[in-house]
Amino acid sequence: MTETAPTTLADLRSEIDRIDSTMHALLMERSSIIETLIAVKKTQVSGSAFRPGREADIMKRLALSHRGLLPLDTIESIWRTIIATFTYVQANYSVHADVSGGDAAMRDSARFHFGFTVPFVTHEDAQAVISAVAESAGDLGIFRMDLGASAGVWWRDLIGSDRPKIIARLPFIERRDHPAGTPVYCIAKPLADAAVREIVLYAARVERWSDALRAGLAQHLAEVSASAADGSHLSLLVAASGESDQAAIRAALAPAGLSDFAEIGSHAARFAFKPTR
Ligand SMILES: C=C(O[C@@H]1C=C(C(=O)O)C=C[C@H]1O)C(=O)O
Repeated sequence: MTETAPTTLADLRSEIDRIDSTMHALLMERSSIIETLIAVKKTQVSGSAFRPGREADIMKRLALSHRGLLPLDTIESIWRTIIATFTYVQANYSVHADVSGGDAAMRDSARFHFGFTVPFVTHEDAQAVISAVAESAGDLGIFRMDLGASAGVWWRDLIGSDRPKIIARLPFIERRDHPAGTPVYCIAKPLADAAVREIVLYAARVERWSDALRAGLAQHLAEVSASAADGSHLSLLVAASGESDQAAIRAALAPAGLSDFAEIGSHAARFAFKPTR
């Protein structure tokens, strides 16, 4: 009979040391391709290294293959820090946030999604965030989506081809009890060919609201993501499937007295995660 040696604490710790050294070496190896990546992506020309569609795909793949004792929260926050920091070293950027609705949720969201190396800059209102992003080389701005009408009609400042646009909706992985689950829209200067268009966002202004409008929008896989009074009108932030025809969405809003309609960004589709046991 062969006897197996008892596993000692020292043995287990040396196994942990081996795994840590491997993980560290792999991260350093991951970072060693950054310079080539900058050249291949022509980051210096565009000034921005963000590829939100690719980031969403990475997060989805991780969530789908995750098993074992370690909470998905931990994996998600580690990879968000890796990805955000790898983007930062390609082209430095800051994350600007409107904290008029409270600092804590925005800071949690920014730190969870961008880590601590990327600077976090607070502002008193949404306009200041949009101006800071518009004036920067490649910064990001984040907006809380769950404040309702009290947040005002910040999205109208994104209208115009040279204005910042929504490029992502965070968190990428949605689930109950997400540790940084505050839904936020992320803006950047237009990403041109790097934008992902699974969901396309529009700013619309109507004279009145009715439940029939909601049904009309739903027929074209569109919904109102935010709304607020805008003088005597109502301003809407409409989120529609990238497959939907823009003209059909306009037509669905026409009975409400649509006075203007403009695309203000796009992002990856939501990925709802249901844990399997
Ligand atoms: C590395 C890239 O740049 C950024 C960083 C990523 C990463 O670290 O995996 C992914 C997407 C980009 O936002 C890339 O475009 O692949």
